[in-house]
Amino acid sequence: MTDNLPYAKRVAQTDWAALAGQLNEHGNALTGPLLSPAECLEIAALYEEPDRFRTTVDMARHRFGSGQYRYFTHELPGPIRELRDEFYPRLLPIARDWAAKLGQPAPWPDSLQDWLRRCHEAGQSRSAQILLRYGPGDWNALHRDVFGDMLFPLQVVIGLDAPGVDFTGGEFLMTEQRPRAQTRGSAVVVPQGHGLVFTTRDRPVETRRGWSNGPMRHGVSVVRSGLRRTLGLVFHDAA
Ligand SMILES: O=C(O)CCC(=O)C(=O)O
Ligand SMILES: [Fe+2]
Repeated sequence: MTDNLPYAKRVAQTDWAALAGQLNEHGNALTGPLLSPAECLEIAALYEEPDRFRTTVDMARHRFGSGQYRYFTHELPGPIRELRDEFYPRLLPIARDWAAKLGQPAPWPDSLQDWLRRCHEAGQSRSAQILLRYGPGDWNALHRDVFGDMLFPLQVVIGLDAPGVDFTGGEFLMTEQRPRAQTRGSAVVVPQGHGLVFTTRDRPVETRRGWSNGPMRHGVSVVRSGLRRTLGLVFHDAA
């Protein structure tokens, strides 16, 4: 069980070499368990504490799909802050490898705090960590969480409800545009308490001519029944 383990251990339990392999192949990859079901419900329940959030977004109003999410303030609850801190150094070598393959700059320092300071100096100073909730008929349109030039290329979503038990439908979706070919789609069922690491904007795709840029988008298929709640961790801040 995950319950009594420090967050560093929980994140370390994932086979990171295997995860990087999956990410390189599909642009997304599941972690092992990070939160117990009880911890998932505690985090999901924070949704009802308005002081923890800076904004609520009604997705239908913005034509982002249907459902609701809330952006945390910078005062992140302990478990969320710790998980994000533990993910960053694990994702960093993958981000740097991708940038090298694509011949792009890799502006990310070793420390998440230093990187966030740079985001803030560049005008991206608002927290981008979110709690989402989808009821029957809700969905999340295919999109990218890019808020400006300061971009970390990987992010994480953690499932807080149990698929097939608490809700049906609501698969995590990704599309990948391929050079001179039609778009490839993938769907992932995110287990309760597990994380899905995925591409924020684009990733290196191997072609006969070497590495090329594979633009990716993500979203969520229609929830058919029940309640699907998730926690979204992004490693750059919002404008
Ligand atoms: O609810 C989900 O699975 C995905 C939410 C999302 O768009 C995100 O975490 O960036
Ligand atoms: Fe997103």
